[in-house]
Amino acid sequence: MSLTISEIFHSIQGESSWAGLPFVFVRLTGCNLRCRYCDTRYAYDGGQPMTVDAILQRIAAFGCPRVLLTGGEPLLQGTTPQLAEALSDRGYTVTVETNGSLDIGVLDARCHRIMDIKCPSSGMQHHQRWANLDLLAPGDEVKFVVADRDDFQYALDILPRLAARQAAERILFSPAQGILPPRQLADWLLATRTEARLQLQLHKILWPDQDRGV
Ligand SMILES: C[S@@+](CC[C@H](N)C(=O)[O-])C[C@H]1O[C@@H](n2cnc3c(N)ncnc32)[C@H](O)[C@@H]1O
Ligand SMILES: Nc1nc2[nH]cc(C(=O)O)c2c(=O)[nH]1
Ligand code: SF4
Ligand SMILES: [Mg+2]
Repeated sequence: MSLTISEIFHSIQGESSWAGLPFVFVRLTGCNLRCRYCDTRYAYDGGQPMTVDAILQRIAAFGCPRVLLTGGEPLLQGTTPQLAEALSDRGYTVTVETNGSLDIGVLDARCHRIMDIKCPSSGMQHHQRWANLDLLAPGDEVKFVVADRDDFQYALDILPRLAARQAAERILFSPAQGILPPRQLADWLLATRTEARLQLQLHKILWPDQDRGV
């Protein structure tokens, strides 16, 4: 069983409630969506086939107990759940960034799923698989990337559907990088008394001149 891999690297987690911790990043090739603001277009195609065993070996070499499976869209490849399970079996903390359009139930219950709800400015809002909301567990996170006030209002309107399941610290609002000034989103969150976490992309602050491998 193999997967098509765009890159594997060691860095500081820049997103989610795990931000700031060292992680190994496994970026899978291919995505079924095309968000207007996507910062990872290089992962849409290309990459190298790797077996699960070869990926496990590469990850082990970094000596880091946390792994993020991302992409592209990690759930597009049928072997991703197997990789997540193999990592969990070996004691890794496994997190998965997913775009919300595919069934998150295929992942091992030990995984922490970080699921986007795509807002209108992404152009991809109609791809949302709403049944995923019923699958969310307390260790999962939901994320809105916000590019303008319409996106912010769209996210606010969805919040009541999450409140019963997701604690505020696991509901993420992230400004679309280079489009919405982070301070604008901070002001909106405070003014509306929104119970959620503002999330900035730490790796873009740390390495502004590098667009991959960090
Ligand atoms: C590159 S995606 C890969 C995983 C999956 N395809 C998804 O969209 O969740 C990882 C995260 O980066 C976010 N992202 C992509 N481009 C961004 C940008 N310009 N500003 C802020 N976040 C961005 C996505 O919304 C997603 O939460
Ligand atoms: N440092 C770092 N943290 C990240 N968290 C999520 C990422 C992603 O591209 O999914 C990412 C990334 O690309 N780099
Ligand atoms: S779903 Fe993720 S990888 Fe795919 S286009 Fe959107 S942000 Fe980029
Ligand atoms: Mg990224």
